[in-house]
Amino acid sequence: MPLVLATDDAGGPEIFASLQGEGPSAGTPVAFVRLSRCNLACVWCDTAYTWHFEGDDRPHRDETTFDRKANQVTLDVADVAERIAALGQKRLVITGGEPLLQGPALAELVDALPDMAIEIETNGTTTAPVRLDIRVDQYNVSPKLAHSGNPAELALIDERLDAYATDPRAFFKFVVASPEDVEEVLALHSRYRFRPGHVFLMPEGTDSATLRSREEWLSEICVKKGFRMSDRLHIHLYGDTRGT
Ligand SMILES: C[S@@+](CC[C@H](N)C(=O)[O-])C[C@H]1O[C@@H](n2cnc3c(N)ncnc32)[C@H](O)[C@@H]1O
Ligand SMILES: Nc1nc2[nH]cc(C(=O)O)c2c(=O)[nH]1
Ligand code: SF4
Ligand SMILES: [Mg+2]
Repeated sequence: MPLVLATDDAGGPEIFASLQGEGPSAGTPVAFVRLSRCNLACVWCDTAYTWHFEGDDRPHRDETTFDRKANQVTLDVADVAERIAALGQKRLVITGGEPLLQGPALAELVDALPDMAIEIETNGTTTAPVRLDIRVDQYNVSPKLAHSGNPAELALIDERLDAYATDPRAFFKFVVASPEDVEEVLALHSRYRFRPGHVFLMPEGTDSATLRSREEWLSEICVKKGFRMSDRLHIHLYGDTRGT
């Protein structure tokens, strides 16, 4: 079965080893695979090359500097599994774009892999098919707030958020750009009752200076409200670069 992947700067499939930079497993050495395409269009998306192709008129903040050719490559799941196995890691992070748009192919991929822990980065608008879900160890769910520019009816789907909120494998990672954004997180928290220790606030930013300055107020909010804070380790280490 084919899988559509994002490409790295050399035009190859975006499959690489790195440290998980965000969320509960931050600092863990992992293999990454990045899938192409997304059903949302966050104005600050740091991987808009996975979806903001020529002809897509939804806005993105880096419009003028943006390469809008379809940065994607289609490979068979067996080929993808082989490339992931060759990285020799114990844990796989599946991301995108929105990886769960290709749920059935991902189920086949996971079946073809050596024994690895599976972590999925998702925007929370889709759930995994059962055959994939039974193999997943951790979901990092990142529901999108108003500042993402997505209409709430597309970004916050009640039954999906309910399903993730009741799943002990799910952690929630809210991207926050200003203190006002946290009001929305608090409203969602009172609606879905996320598990204690399962909510992360992460600063919006694709450079170290922006992350650092936002973490000054974000850390205080986290202490006050009892949320965990996620840094973006990979940005500090490698900058905003594909394949890292
Ligand atoms: C590129 S997304 C891919 C997975 C999925 N589409 C999602 O949004 O969760 C991976 C993570 O990066 C976060 N992210 C994307 N752009 C960001 C930015 N400019 N600043 C901070 N986090 C960002 C997303 O919220 C998500 O947690
Ligand atoms: N190192 C590193 N950690 C990450 N955690 C989540 C990422 C993503 O883009 O989903 C990501 C990424 O792109 N790189
Ligand atoms: S949902 Fe994820 S991949 Fe899609 S636009 Fe938003 S941050 Fe980017
Ligand atoms: Mg990323």
